Amino acid sequence: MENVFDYEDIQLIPAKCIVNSRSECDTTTTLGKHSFKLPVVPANMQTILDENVARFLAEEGYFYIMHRFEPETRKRFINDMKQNELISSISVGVKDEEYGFIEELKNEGLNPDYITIDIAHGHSQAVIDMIQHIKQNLPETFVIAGNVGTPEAVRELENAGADATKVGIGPGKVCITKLKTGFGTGGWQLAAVRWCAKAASKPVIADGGIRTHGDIAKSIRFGATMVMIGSLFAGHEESPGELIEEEGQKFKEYFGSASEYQKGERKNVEGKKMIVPYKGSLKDTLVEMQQDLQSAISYAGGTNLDAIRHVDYVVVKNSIMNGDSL
Ligand SMILES: NC(=O)C1=CN([C@@H]2O[C@H](COP(=O)(O)OP(=O)(O)OC[C@H]3O[C@@H](n4cnc5c(N)ncnc54)[C@H](OP(=O)(O)O)[C@@H]3O)[C@@H](O)[C@H]2O)C=CC1
Ligand SMILES: Nc1nc2c(ncn2[C@@H]2O[C@H](COP(=O)(O)O)[C@@H](O)[C@H]2O)c(=O)[nH]1
Repeated sequence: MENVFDYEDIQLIPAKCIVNSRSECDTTTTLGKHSFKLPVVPANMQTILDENVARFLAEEGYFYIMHRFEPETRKRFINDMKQNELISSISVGVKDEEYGFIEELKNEGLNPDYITIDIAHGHSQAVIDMIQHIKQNLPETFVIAGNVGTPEAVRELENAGADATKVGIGPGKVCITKLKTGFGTGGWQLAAVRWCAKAASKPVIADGGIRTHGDIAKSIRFGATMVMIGSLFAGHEESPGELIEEEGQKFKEYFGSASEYQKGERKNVEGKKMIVPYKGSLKDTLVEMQQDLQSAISYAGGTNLDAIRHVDYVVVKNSIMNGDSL
């Protein structure tokens, strides 16, 4: 791999503005049969969303992926969303019982609009088999498969039938995979997104390592159709994580899906728990994200996300913060 860099190392170069107001810039993105307000999806983690957050996102026109950590609720959830004419989007694993679950969905006529196969090491026969099983039983469902970090993996999962792949092994805020195993895309996630997106013939979702709203635009520039974000969405009033008060300050917990808090045991732990400052309303963050992305589109000299895909950039190794913080 040459030209390895991360979000921190890149600045996008402005082009001549063609709008009179940033409000003219359209942040809509399309994934499968549906379009969404933002190219952003909150991470399918238990401290990031629950059914209420999922319903709010769907009602407001944002993409969501429900997590898979309360498996017994998934059929009812799909049914509820369908009855309310909202998009249904769930996650599955690859263990034996998930095969039966997919067959039950078929037999009960419960076709989710989106299924995400949510596995740490997605470049595996287990994921290929699950993609094929879903496609055989629920051919209309859009399948997102991950996580991966190489072009070979993207091609194999696409060839197996995945409609999109999710890229990111270990760049997450509560991830310790890189420390425990020595593997991953942590520290070069943006370059990995570019590497994978060049090989992809279907959408790529960049997952993990987003620390500022500008990183969303950078992901789009380097080939992502959508960006999955955990830590920036943790800590909201609506976030399911526990609220903690320390010395008059409010915080909420955010833990990894492979942490011992999620697993309930200390086995193959590759995630940790942290607390993040309380951030107020999720809606306000989504609005700010949209405004910042509209502004990015204006700097790219266009009126929609496509403009960002073509801008020039410079690599300024670890220096863009210039000593500043947000
Ligand atoms: N994006 C990322 O960087 C990472 C994300 N995660 C998140 O943590 C959660 C748990 O993930 P995961 O442990 O995969 O899910 P599961 O605990 O559901 O494991 C899925 C299956 O894959 C096997 N498995 C897991 N990791 C490996 C591996 N490295 N090699 C071979 N087999 C493996 C497991 O067996 P066994 O446990 O016996 O090995 C199990 O049979 C997911 O939500 C995932 O997204 C976790 C780590 C990294
Ligand atoms: N290695 C691990 N990665 C994890 C775990 N739980 C979630 N994740 C990944 O992190 C992103 C979110 O990243 P962020 O930087 O936006 O906070 C999430 O979508 C997963 O892919 C874990 O326990 N270990």
